[in-house]
Amino acid sequence: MEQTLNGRIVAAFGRQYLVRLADGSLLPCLTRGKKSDVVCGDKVEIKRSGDNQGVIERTAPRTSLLHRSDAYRSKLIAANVSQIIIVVAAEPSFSDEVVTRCLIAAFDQHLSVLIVLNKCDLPVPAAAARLQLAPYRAIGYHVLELSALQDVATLRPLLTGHTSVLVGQSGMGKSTLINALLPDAQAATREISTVLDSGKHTTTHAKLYKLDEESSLIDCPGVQAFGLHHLSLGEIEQGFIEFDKYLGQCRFRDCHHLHEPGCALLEAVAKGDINARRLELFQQIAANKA
Ligand SMILES: Nc1nc2c(ncn2[C@@H]2O[C@H](COP(=O)(O)OP(=O)(O)OP(=O)(O)O)[C@@H](O)[C@H]2O)c(=O)[nH]1
Ligand SMILES: [Zn+2]
Repeated sequence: MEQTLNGRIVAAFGRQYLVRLADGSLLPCLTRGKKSDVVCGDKVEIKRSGDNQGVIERTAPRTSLLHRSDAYRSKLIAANVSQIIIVVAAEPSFSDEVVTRCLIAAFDQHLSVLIVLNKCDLPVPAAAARLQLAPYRAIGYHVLELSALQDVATLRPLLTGHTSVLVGQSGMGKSTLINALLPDAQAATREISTVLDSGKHTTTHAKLYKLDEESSLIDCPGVQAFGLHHLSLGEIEQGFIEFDKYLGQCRFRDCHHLHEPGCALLEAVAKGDINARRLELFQQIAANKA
């Protein structure tokens, strides 16, 4: 009987998947039938079906699954991620709403979080960005300042043992960061494109790079709009980790924390215990989850 092999999905294009096998080789694989709920980061069992082709027989249970969704469709982003690294930069300016949406998704999937403030070689805009991130530091998030153009040594140890997904808006320096961490990244990307025979298309999809035996990095373009339609209002509330001790304390059980009397969150903002911008972001995201 033909042997099954273990591997991990490193890229996907349509129904074609690229699997890295235990020996490091890359094999294009298809799923059986119309099934296509496989995503970058998935751990799979495959069988060879031809010289340079395989079939995915099984997907291992996932430890986490990131998706984004609007009212109409849901899109898988990556599986088996243990850490999300949110890349923002001193310039151009970044959206704290996008950051917050990533944090909500991270909380929902029990992921470690690291916020990287890039381009700190630019002192004036870096100071402004640092200020914008202050509320996030204050509630316990780890913000690492660096310059991807100069040195990424402080980031390296924080990747060990993790499958980290890098997310960030365009222009934050995500590619520069990946190239600094993985000098072979461009070659690896070319190899993925060649094997999948999809040319530049793969660049719009997530890609998994291996850092060492226990650590991987997933580059995941296009999370400008991190739709959270698949999460309930309660799950979104919980993603604002500093709201925790106030939840359930409002006068009305179905309080929307907008202008209801006896709202524990509004009171906490008035007292300065919760940052006003954070409550505003909650109201914004709750009103428009997608
Ligand atoms: N000053 C400075 N510029 C940087 C740094 N990192 C990246 N840049 C510049 O910022 C610009 C955007 O960097 P990219 O790495 O292409 O950004 P990206 O996030 O991958 O953007 P997309 O490709 O649009 O997704 C480039 O001109 C980089 O040279 C840094 O640490 N300091
Ligand atoms: Zn309330």
